[in-house]
Parts: sequence; C-alpha cells; structure tokens
Amino acid sequence: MNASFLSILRQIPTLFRHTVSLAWHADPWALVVVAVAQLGQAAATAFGLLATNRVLVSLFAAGPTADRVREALPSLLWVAAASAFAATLRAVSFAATGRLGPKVERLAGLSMMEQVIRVEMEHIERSDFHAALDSGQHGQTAARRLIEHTLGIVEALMALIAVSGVLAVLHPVLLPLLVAVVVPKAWGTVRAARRTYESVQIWLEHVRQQGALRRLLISQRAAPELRVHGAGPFLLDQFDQMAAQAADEQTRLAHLEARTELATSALSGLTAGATYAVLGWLLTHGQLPLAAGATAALALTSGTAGLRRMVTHIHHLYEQSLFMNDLIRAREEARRRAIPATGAPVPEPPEVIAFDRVTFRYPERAAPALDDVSLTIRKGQVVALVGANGSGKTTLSKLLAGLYLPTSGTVSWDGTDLRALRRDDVFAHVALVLQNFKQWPFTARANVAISRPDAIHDTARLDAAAAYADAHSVLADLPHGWDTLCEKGYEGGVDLSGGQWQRVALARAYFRDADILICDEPTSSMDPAAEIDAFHKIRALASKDQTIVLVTHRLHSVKEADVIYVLDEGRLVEHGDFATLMSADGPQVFRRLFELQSHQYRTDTLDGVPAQRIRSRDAMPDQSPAAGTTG
Ligand SMILES: Nc1ncnc2c1ncn2[C@@H]1O[C@H](COP(=O)(O)OP(=O)(O)OP(=O)(O)O)[C@@H](O)[C@H]1O
Repeated sequence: MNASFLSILRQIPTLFRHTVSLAWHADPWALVVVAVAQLGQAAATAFGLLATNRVLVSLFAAGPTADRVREALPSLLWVAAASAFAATLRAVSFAATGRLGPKVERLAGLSMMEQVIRVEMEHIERSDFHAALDSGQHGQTAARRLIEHTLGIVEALMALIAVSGVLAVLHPVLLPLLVAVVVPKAWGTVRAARRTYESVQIWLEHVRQQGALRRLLISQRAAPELRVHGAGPFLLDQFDQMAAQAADEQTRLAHLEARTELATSALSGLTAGATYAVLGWLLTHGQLPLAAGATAALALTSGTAGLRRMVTHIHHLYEQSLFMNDLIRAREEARRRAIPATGAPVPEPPEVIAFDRVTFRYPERAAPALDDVSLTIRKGQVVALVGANGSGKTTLSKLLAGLYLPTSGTVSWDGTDLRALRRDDVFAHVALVLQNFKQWPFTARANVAISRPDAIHDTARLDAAAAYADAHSVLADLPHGWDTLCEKGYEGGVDLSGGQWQRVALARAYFRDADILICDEPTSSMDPAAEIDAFHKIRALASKDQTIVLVTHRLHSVKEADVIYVLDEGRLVEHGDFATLMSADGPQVFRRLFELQSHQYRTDTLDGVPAQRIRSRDAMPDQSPAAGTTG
C-alpha cells in the first residue's frame, strides 16, 4: 500500500465508503443515530459560536456595564443551550458508536472465518496462507477501530465546517491560518502510523513464533517433556530472548515517535504564533472589530483542536485501514483457495471409486507422496492399505475422502472425476478416523456428535455409537457422563487415555453413519483385546453395505479384507487378498512384512482367538500349530 500523505488523503473516500458499508451491514440503525447526532452536534457548534459572537458584541458595546451584561444575557443562554444540546448528542453518538463497534468487529471476523473453514486442505497447510491469515487477524479489531475513527473524523469535520463558516464570516484570511497550524501535526502522525504498520509487518513472524512458544510453555501435552527432559528452561530462555527483542523494537519506535512529536510540536507552535500575530495585526489595523477578534480567537482555538483531533483520527484510520486491508486480502486469499461449492450432486454413495494413475505431491515437497497409483474400491468392500512408514497410506485415504485433489491423474466416483462433483456431497458420504484425529476440548457428547452436530441431542444414537465403539466403559468413568468436559485445565475437565480417545473417535465415526468409513490406524493405542474387538466391529460394518478403508500396520488384522493394497514409497507395489499375497508363488513384499511382524510379535498365535480370551492366553505357553512355521 502506498503510504505517502497525499495517497492517504486520496484513499480516505474509499476507506470511508468501505467502513460505512461495513457499519451499515452490522447495524443500520446505530449508524443512522450516529449520523444524525453528529450533524446535530455540528449545527450546535456553529450556532454556539455565532451566539458567542453576539455575547461579545453586546459586552464590547458602549454603555453602562450592567446594561451590556443584561443585553448579552439572552445570547449567553443560547450559548449554554447549544453547548448542552451538543453534549447530549455527543453522548448519544458515543452510545451508538459503542453498540456499532463490537458488531462490526464480529462481522469482519465472521466474514473471514466463513471463507477460511472452506479452504482446501492443501492450502490450509501452506505457510504463505498462514502468514496472510495472521496478518488478517489484526484486521478484526481494526474494523471496530475504523468505525470509531471514521466517526471521529466525521465529528471533527462537522465541527470544522461549523468553525470555518464562522471564521469565513469574520475574516477570510483566518481560514488558511487555521489549516497552517495543523499541517506539521498531520505530517507527524502519518509518519508514526506508517512506522507502526511497517514494524508490525516485519515482526509478524516473530510474534507468531512467540505465541507458539507461549502456548507450548503452558500446554498440557508438552508438560511431561518440559519437566522430565528439562525442556522448560530451554524454551523459556528462547521465549525471553524473543520478548527482549520485541521490547527493543517497541523502545526504538517510542524513541522515533518522541523525536517526531518534538519536531511537529515545535513547528505547530511556530505556526500558531504566526497565526495569532496575524490576528493581532488585523485587530490593530482596524481590519477586525474587537468582539469579532475575540470570537475569532475562540474559533481558532476550537478549530485547531478539532483539526488536531481530525488528524489524529486520520492517523489511526490510516493505520487501522492498513490492517483492515490485510484482513480483506486474507479473506480474498481464502476465497480464492476455497473448495468450490459447485459441481454435480452425489445423491447416492458410489459403487466404484477408482484411482487412475494418481500422483500427489505436497506443496513445498519435491518427492511425490503418491506416485502413479491406480486402484479400485467397490461398495461394501473392506479394503486395507498397508506399507512402511511414509509409504503414502494416509495421503491416499485423504485423496479418497476428497480432502486433497491429485496433482495428476484422477480419482473418480462412478466414473466422474472428483473435481466435477460437489465436494460437500462427497464429504457427506465419508466418515473419518484419522491417525491424528482431533481430540476436541469439548464434552464427551460433543466429541462424538461433532461428526453430525444436528443430532447432538439424540442420546439413543449416542448410546448406540458408544456401544459400538465399546466406549461405555469410558463413559461410566466420567463424572458427568456424556456431559463431562474432555479437556483438563478447565473446571470439571478430565483427560482420557490414548486408547479411550480412540474409542471415542470410533464412536464418532459410527455416529456419523456414512457410506464410506476410512480408519487410519484406529486401534494403535488400544490393548490387544480391545483392538481385535474393534477390528471385528469395523469389518462388520461392511456387511451393512458400508465401504471400509482400513490403514494399518497390524497385518494380522487385514486377513479378512477383500483386497489389500501394499504401498512402498508412494507406489502401489502389490495388491490382492490375504491368501494371494501370502502364497509362495505370489508377490513378496506383503509376505515378508507379515512374516517379520509375526516373528516379532508372535501375532500368529492370536489366530481365531476370541478377544475376551486373549488376556488369559497371553500368559500360557505357545501351543499354536502355526507357531513353528512363522515363529
Ligand atoms: N501434510 C504434509 N505435508 C507435507 N508432506 C507430507 C504431509 N503429510 C505427509 N507427508 C509426506 O508424504 C509422505 C507420505 O506420508 P503419509 O502420511 O501418507 O504416509 P503413511 O504411509 O501414512 O505413513 P505412516 O505409516 O507413518 O502413517 C511422507 O514422505 C510424508 O513425510
């Protein structure tokens, strides 16, 4: 943004329009009240000055003092009335502005967040987008301040028009003098505004990092390592260094501001001196009667005060408009990167989902996470995605859910490219249990029902979901059942164990009741009995025509999958059912992984053992007939 004084002046009408339109959307009545109150105040100011002039004319007239005072009394009453009227209107305007400000702030924040929650996953992970969002955050409070300063400018402008009118009537030369007094101040305030904005921009990343450190220092999840590994003092030291750097910057700004303030005050003092010298010259040379001179002096004082107020408001308006501009830019960025709301409807779940030569590359990553992958998933199938860490399983499941679009190739639902489908409809058919699923800092009820918030009060459905995920035992331990807050650090909040959280996540997915269930390592924190039970239940959903996509490292749990896809470094290297992948003349990757895992954990001894018997069998000697072949 061009920050020269002239360019600022040129931008004021646009800023003004923008602000008024924002205020109009937020609360039209409050805006009308403010406008009327300010017009009234201006009229009262002009009227008050003219009445003051009449008081002075009466007082400076010839005749006995008592007569002159009596003569001035009616005008004096008008001065008092005008002043009381202006004060009342000022209070009305203040109250209406106070009502308008928070509404504008809310509207500005909402308009940005509405866009942000629709941004494509790929973009929500980008650093440039986050930088834009962080800049935009200042814009939310800026919106409120813009209103206050715009109204401040209007108020000062009205008062100035009134004063200028009076000065023009008294003597035309007084007008430019009024302006001359304020020019240095205007220059100084604009310089300060520009400096503050530039500083905020340069220090934005610093402030973001400092905020992240602050959150870490008080985070529950970081607390154990902060203490046991002694990371606390280390982070605190980093935090303190950053705080010290920020304080230095504030000091630098304060020094510069003090210097500018001194210079502008000196210049303003000189121009004020010159103004009063001219006024004196006009009086001594008979160009202005004494009463008019006194009124002019009052008008000049009130006018320069008004002008100063106006310049200060312009300074803040300009400063806040720069931040507001950031908010508008962030909102536009979010809109540009949003998931399209258009596309072909998807009323029914797909019979076939097909990946055709799909390659996907994360932004800012050179190697593709998925490389030329082609596969098919049919309705009602149980599909397992397996492979080493980083082989692309999670990425594939996110593409399947429509969260990412391929860099090249296509993902199609019943032959239609995902890009051409209305994505909200695609999402409507999917339930997700991601590896790093969200542990919402809400109640247990909200944690389950968040997958279908409109059914949050359907306790029967919640109970069914809890029963499905075996989360009843979790609920039984909670002090307020469904209404227990699952976040420590808040009143009544509790913490759940990793396995308990996974049951909640499974219940969440069940509660959603979608046609395609994607489970990414859904049982990694569960005990063996719970894990086997959970896998049985997940698989059982397929018999209800749900499509199940299971990402897992527990290879013994994929034996009953209809098809297993094996990924390696982003490439699909093998696929088939368990028997095919394990046959001696079949492919090797899955078989080797399975044998390795069986050997390591002796998982083969668990074959066919009901979940409830696992614990008692754990302690018994291994009598499995399969033990010798793979162990
Ligand atoms: N959000 C992301 N941004 C950038 N790179 C990513 C992102 N998520 C994953 N990757 C990279 O993509 C590749 C595939 O990751 P992905 O999470 O899909 O593998 P995975 O098979 O699910 O691994 P794991 O078994 O460890 O969960 C890895 O190299 C990973 O570092």
